[in-house]
Amino acid sequence: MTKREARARAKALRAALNMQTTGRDMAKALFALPCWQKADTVLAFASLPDEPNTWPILQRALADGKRLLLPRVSGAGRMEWVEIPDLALLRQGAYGIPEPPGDLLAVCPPEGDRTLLLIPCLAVRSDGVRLGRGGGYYDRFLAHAKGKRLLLCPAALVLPDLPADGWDIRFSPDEILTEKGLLQ
Ligand SMILES: Nc1nc2c(c(=O)[nH]1)N(C=O)[C@@H](CNc1ccc(C(=O)N[C@@H](CCC(=O)O)C(=O)O)cc1)CN2
Ligand SMILES: Nc1ncnc2c1ncn2[C@@H]1O[C@H](COP(=O)(O)OP(=O)(O)OP(=O)(O)O)[C@@H](O)[C@H]1O
Repeated sequence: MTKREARARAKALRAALNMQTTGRDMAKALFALPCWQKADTVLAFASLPDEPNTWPILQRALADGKRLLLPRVSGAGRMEWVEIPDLALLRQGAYGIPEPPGDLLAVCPPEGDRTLLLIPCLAVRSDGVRLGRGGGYYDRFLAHAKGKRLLLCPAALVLPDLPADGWDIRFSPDEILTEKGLLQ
């Protein structure tokens, strides 16, 4: 199976899911984790319609007084991070994703065990290899990023058979969060 075929298969499976419910349950599972509770900075993403709805997570991060950083596409395969104090500031950006506006400066995400990285995917292989949308954005970013990482993936998209390349980032079972909780 090529990555192109795998993405098409993942998208077909996702179309059958309710991303509102999945996102709500995932948020509930996330809020119970020690890594969420101790995080003072959260690098998250504003969900697309075919991703678990992350708005409950974004809102809760701000309500809890955490620093919320969201990505802004800055070039081919590259993104930068911008601190967002209010979700009403977001504007439609690349790929139709709500993004920080251009007048907010990019920041260097703090490194440390109180920084939590929430990462999107299309699917994940059972052994932890991530399948993304194909821009290489997170592969590049995660190659040097530091902090506690959590891959947000609906349970129905943890698949036994997916293609992988050498640069793809791997996640351990305790770094994969589904709506049912951590894989392990
Ligand atoms: N919510 C969210 N934000 C994110 C990502 C993501 O996966 N999800 N990204 C993670 O990288 C970055 C943006 N990368 C993206 C890459 C491709 C597409 C996309 O819609 N691709 C089309 C196919 C385009 C094509 O084939 O040319 C698609 O999936 O239908 C979206 C975001 C940064 N922000
Ligand atoms: N660490 C890296 N450094 C430089 N280029 C990279 C790196 N990782 C991936 N790439 C390039 O990015 C392109 C897309 O990779 P891939 O198809 O694995 O994206 P993806 O992980 O599914 O997407 P995304 O991370 O945006 O969700 C590939 O052509 C690859 O050469």
